[in-house]
Formats: sequence, C-alpha cells, structure tokens
Amino acid sequence: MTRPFLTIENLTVTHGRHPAVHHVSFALKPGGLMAVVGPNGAGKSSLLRAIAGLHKPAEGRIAGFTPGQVALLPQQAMLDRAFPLTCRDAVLFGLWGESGAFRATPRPERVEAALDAVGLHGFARRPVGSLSAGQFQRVLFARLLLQDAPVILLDEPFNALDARTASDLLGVMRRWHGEGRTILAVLHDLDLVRREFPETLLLAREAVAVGATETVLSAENRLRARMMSEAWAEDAAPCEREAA
Ligand SMILES: Nc1ncnc2c1ncn2[C@@H]1O[C@H](COP(=O)(O)OP(=O)(O)OP(=O)(O)O)[C@@H](O)[C@H]1O
Repeated sequence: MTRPFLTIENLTVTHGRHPAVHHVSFALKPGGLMAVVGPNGAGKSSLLRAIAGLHKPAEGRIAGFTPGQVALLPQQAMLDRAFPLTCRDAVLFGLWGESGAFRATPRPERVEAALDAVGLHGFARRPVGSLSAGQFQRVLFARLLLQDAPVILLDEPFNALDARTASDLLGVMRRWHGEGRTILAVLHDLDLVRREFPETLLLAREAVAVGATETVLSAENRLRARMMSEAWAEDAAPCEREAA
C-alpha cells in the first residue's frame, strides 16, 4: 500500500476561541490532486494556512512532509500590494522562509525564467502595485515555480481572472500535477472542480465528505454543508464534540 504523503489527523484550527476547522481528517497520496470546497467561512483558508505552517493547530496532526516541502499560494485579497516590491522581489520572496535574509540569491535568470513561464516576459522590474489582478496572480504562480515544492497549496487560484489568464494558470497547475506534485486547492467553481480534480474535500468547519469528487459533490452533501454552515453560531462552545 502507498504511504499517504499528506496526512491530516483530527485537525482543529482556532481563531481565538472559535474553531474554524474542527476535527478534520483526510489523506492525500503523493501526486494527488484534491479540491477543497465549502461555503464562505467554512475554514478552507484556515486549513491551508495550518498545513503551510502559518497557523499553529489547536489540536491534531499534520504529517507527511517537511516545512520546506510545502508552498502556499495565498488568496490575493489577503495581500498588500501597496508594498514597494518589484515583480522580481515578489518572486524571490517565496524563498525567504527557507533560510531568511542570508540565503544565496538565485541567479536572476531563474527568476526571469519563472516570470517567462507564466507569460510575464520583461516584467522583472515592474512594481507589483502597477499590475492588474490577473498579472499579479501570474507573479504569485511564478513564485511557486521558483519554490519548486512537492506539495502545493492553492487558495482560490483562478478567482476573478479572465478566461485567458485562468486557462494559462490552469495549464501551470496541470503541469505541476503531471510532474507528480501533490496539490490541494481551494475553489468555489464546482464545474471546474468536477472537470479537473479527481478528489474533493467538502468542508463546513468539519469534513462533510472527502473522496471521489462526483460522490462528494452530491446534492445531499452540498445541502449538509450549507446547513452546517448556517447553523454555526459565533458564540458556540469552543469544541462541540468535547462538550457533548
Ligand atoms: N484572522 C482571523 N481572526 C479571527 N477569525 C478569523 C480569522 N481568519 C478567519 N477567521 C474566521 O474563521 C472562519 C473560517 O475562515 P476562513 O477564511 O478559513 O474560511 P474560508 O472557507 O476560507 O472562507 P471564504 O470562502 O470566504 O474565503 C470564519 O468564521 C472567519 O471569520
């Protein structure tokens, strides 16, 4: 039997006292391609940030890779583009976590090659603040290319993009999958999920269902996810299962 690369066991992630992700378990085999779907506020970004090591879980276990083997594409809405960075700096920033300020800077050709690969030839010196949302998303994909991680986490990678940009970046994701990387991506477009993702996790703080996409996205499961999300009260006890 293949050992799962990414293993999430009984994971609970909290913000203050509120569990955003509640006792979630699933595994994704090496080279797996899984979508994470669910209503707004279902805990999808919190899950990805915990797997990326940016948010310490309150409970549970995340295993199967070392911190340097995971790369995260954050939601654009969470990023401050007013910061005075060139595209080159923004791409290089992806390597910061590996060894901080004193790591050897990769040769400029590597950064330019990553920008070329996402259709941004000649953009290295452009300030990120001058880019359109679609161009900035391409920069974030170039950053992931440079990180070259075996586990890739994508938070709404194709949101608010025109058809051409979405299709180009989907092509990049397919290449990563073809190279055997393990990919976990948060998405709202269920047609895209059905077309591109063999496996899906349906999240509503708890895992409503996980497994083969067609089964997970049944009308019954989607209704359960909506009801769980609507039933959530901000003043609920920190852990419903333990309180029960
Ligand atoms: N930094 C934070 N501080 C306090 N609460 C937070 C924080 N980030 C998220 N939350 C709360 O945690 C819950 C899950 O948020 P999260 O962003 O993970 O959901 P999501 O499924 O990614 O939502 P969306 O689809 O809207 O992006 C929400 O109730 C949200 O208000």
